Amino acid sequence: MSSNPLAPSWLRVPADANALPENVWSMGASRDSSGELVIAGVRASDLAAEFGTPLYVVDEADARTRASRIRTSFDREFARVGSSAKVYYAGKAFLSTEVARWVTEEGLNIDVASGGELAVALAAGVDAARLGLHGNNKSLAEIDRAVEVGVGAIVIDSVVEIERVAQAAARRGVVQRVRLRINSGVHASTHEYLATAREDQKFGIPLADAPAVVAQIRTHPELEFLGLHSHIGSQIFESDGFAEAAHRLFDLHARLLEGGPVPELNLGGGFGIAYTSVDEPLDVEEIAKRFADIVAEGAASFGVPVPIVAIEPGRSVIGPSTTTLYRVGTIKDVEVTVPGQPEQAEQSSAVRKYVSVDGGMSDNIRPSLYGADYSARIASRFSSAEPALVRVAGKHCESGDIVVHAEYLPADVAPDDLLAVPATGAYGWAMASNYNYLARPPVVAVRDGRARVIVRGETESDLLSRDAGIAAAPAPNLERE
Ligand SMILES: Cc1ncc(COP(=O)(O)O)c(C=O)c1O
Ligand SMILES: N[C@@H](CCCC[NH3+])C(=O)O
Repeated sequence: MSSNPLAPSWLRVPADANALPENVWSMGASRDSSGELVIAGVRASDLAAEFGTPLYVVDEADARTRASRIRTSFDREFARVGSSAKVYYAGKAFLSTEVARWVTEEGLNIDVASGGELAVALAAGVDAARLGLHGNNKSLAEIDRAVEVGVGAIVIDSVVEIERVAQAAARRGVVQRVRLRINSGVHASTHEYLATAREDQKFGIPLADAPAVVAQIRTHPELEFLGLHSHIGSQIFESDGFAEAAHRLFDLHARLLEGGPVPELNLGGGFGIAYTSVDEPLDVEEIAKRFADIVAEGAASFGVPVPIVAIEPGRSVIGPSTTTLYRVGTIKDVEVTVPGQPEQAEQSSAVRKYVSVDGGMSDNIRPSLYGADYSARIASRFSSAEPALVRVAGKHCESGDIVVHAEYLPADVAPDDLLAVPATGAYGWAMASNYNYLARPPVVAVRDGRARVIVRGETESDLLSRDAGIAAAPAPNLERE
């Protein structure tokens, strides 16, 4: 079959529109003998029947395996260069008490970016010494609580925070470990909104100001300076940006060693994952090897010891583990004009099939916010129909409410089919909203043929419960179907 002229140039017509490319789907995803999608031994139709749709399905073994592979790869590679590594899971990608337990059991620490994320990690029973606190505008209450519970490190993001953290520590009579976030000015090759180290943005301290800021930190006996922090962005496929940031930081790191200890260097997170079959992220073992080489070479070139390196991956731990299940509601074949090519005088038209599902930008804002690409498959059955170009749309009152911009699905995709969108574990549920008063879907973990809710879905009562104008007697609860 030839490609639809409306398809983006990167999208290929699949040989089999039922296939589950290994780079995109969670490790436990396969099709059973009837052709239905099964994740960690649980059939998609059983999940939809028990928990409804939309539904986030997390393959627990996949998340745990990725967490432990990152840790063991970094441990091995940094031992090779005579140092060690600390891996923090970036909880902003998706945090629940269950996930906090999985990652800490696999040997990771957790990076939290707000008092709310801190509360979840503490509720999970995570030792506060294994937590790091981020944020460009932490409230006094957040700082105070972090110091009170004994958070392992607070990442100072602006000068004014030095006094705030020092005072909180002084009030409690403790010494608080801190890092200093640097804006290295490195332009990571990713979406503009995902890059966090360009000069013109809100995070961190410019490199040039850092020596004076660290000197100020060092004047406070209540603060212990652990080292510099850099996070250049997210969904990054190349290691060049990390190398450049590390190089810029090393120069400073080496100079700071003249004024006192600088035991650690935090290079942040941001490792990319595959959302579609054409995405080719670096393997974690390769990332660990390159990081160790970059840091060892940096240390050698400045004649300083190899520091302990901290990293903060979120997406690459949890992203690929999760599949969102939707139910198809309506389908429309829309005839679209294809702009004429220079050599073709005439315009032509082609059909784009709009497949609308029962969720959308409220459970995954990334396609609308970043233009992020995803892929999809019919989950409830195998189909031998020819592939057709589809756009999976949500049900919101917004034309930009797209779930998958472009994908080839079997042309007989029909209302009531279950549709599965893989790689939705990072920044899906975490950035979900109640737009149009849609209830946020539940999150279910699957493992060894069993499914259990790890975050319950919202009900209509939840949606109405905060409206102060609703009388004490609750409205009838038209729960999710
Ligand atoms: C400071 C910091 N650390 C870690 C992360 C995690 O990034 P990712 O989920 O891309 O690994 C982020 C998000 O971009 C971040 O802002
Ligand atoms: N939320 C973003 C990444 C930024 C995350 C934190 N700095 C995403 O969905 O890709």
